[in-house]
Amino acid sequence: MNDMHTGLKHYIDSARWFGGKGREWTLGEIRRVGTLPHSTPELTAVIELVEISYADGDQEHYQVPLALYPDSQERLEHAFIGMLDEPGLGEVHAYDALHDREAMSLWLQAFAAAADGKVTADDLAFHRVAGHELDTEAHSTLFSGEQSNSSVLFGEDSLMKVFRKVTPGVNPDVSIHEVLTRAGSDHVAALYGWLDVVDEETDSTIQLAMLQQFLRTATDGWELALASVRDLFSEADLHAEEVGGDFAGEATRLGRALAETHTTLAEHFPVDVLTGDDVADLADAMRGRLRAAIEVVPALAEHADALEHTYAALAGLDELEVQQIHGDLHLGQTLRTVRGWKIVDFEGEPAKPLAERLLPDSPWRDVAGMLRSLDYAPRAVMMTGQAADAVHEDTQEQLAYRAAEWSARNGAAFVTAYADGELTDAQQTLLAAYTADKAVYETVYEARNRPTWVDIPLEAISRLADNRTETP
Ligand SMILES: Nc1ncnc2c1ncn2[C@@H]1O[C@H](COP(=O)(O)OP(=O)(O)O)[C@@H](O)[C@H]1O
Ligand SMILES: O=P(O)(O)O[C@H]1O[C@H](CO)[C@@H](O[C@H]2O[C@H](CO)[C@@H](O)[C@H](O)[C@H]2O)[C@H](O)[C@H]1O
Repeated sequence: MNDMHTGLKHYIDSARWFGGKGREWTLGEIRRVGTLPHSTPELTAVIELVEISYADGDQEHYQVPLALYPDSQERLEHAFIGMLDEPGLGEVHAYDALHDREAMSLWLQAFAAAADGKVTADDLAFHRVAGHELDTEAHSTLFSGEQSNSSVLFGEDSLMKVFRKVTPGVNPDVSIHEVLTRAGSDHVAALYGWLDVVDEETDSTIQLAMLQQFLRTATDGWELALASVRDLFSEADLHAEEVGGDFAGEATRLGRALAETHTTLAEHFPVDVLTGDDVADLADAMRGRLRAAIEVVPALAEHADALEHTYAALAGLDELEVQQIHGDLHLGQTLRTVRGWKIVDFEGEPAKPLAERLLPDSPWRDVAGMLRSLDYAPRAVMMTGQAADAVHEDTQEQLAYRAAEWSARNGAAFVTAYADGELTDAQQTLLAAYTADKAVYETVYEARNRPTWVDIPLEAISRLADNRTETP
């Protein structure tokens, strides 16, 4: 039978949330950061932080909540990690606690006990935001999506996101949800609470999990957009506004929802105005990302001059406003509910350090992210062959025409609603630069994750470049 160390190594390596796959790594210290209140010798729920050391010297910490049982639990066989010698209990069977309803019930009870304040156990602190009474009888179900964190649903009442890769400091997902919830925003799932621990080693707080409103009627924005594209492609001789499933109304509502969210964020987080060298630095950072991307995707090089014009126009702006934004916005981060659009996952770009993700940035980065997503949707349908049975004799050329039309129609609806009218010249410059920057990032993302999709952002960059050469 597996000892804990071997078991954990194997478990982490095969976990969807582990971001170190393909790199050489060793498992270092396994540190107990807390035991859940009301644990008993029959079931002890604990939280471990495990240290991962990579061959190149990088280190990361991952959270692994465990359910410890004196006897083997047949119902949890799929979540077995290893045997552990537990002081006072002897040899116990350790399971991934997120798969275990009994252990998850202890987590939920701890949040409930915090009422509208805070309850502590060891160094763990469960915090609650006033305004919602938790359904403590609710059974837990682990979400099975493609996620970098793990989410557990409690009945139809609340959803708990357990952060897997953890770093000391404030997680923007918690802090932004807290601010937007207290401000009464209509465009996020309300925050019910969060769990953190004071890390003795660094004497700083590590945020471990957040509990939020479960949006029962939600449909993923990306799936909704794909369905609209499929409707259009099934009648490829008709225009987008003539077929069922037109997305323009949704794109308009999404634009308004983002504008309102930015306004609320600007009211509660610092706003700054960048001028001179600071604006030039932004453009330089984009140039740097382009240079790095060309190393990975050499086909980008032929568009470098055109992109340089776009970045130079950004550098020429007198000033630009920065504030707290989402930072990683695309249709997959939006949910359409019966009460309108909600935006999820305010964690920012996972690759960036936490402190950097809380820095003010231009809201046009979010607008560009969504615009890129509206460009992706029809091309993804074509790429994955989802249009195949619908189109029969329609040529790829016809579909490509319809794809461009869908993106242009919905992109325009979204941006016009966001800006509440036509864009100023400065706004157009900002949007062009951030859209180019995002598309450059996407070429690298696709080359590394879905190489057959790399043409989607490459073609977009080529179109951006053509537009630049056509404009005097
Ligand atoms: N409050 C919610 N209610 C219902 N579903 C949600 C909620 N929040 C997120 N989801 C679903 O869970 C998925 C993953 O959530 P997300 O916050 O993006 O997690 P991760 O940080 O792991 O990417 C989302 O794409 C969405 O479909
Ligand atoms: O969801 P994440 O925050 O992990 O974002 C990464 O993965 C996204 C894909 O899931 C990727 O988004 C790109 O593909 C989407 C379609 O699958 C499209 O809607 C986005 O516009 C496009 O950027 C994202 O870039 C990456 O950071």
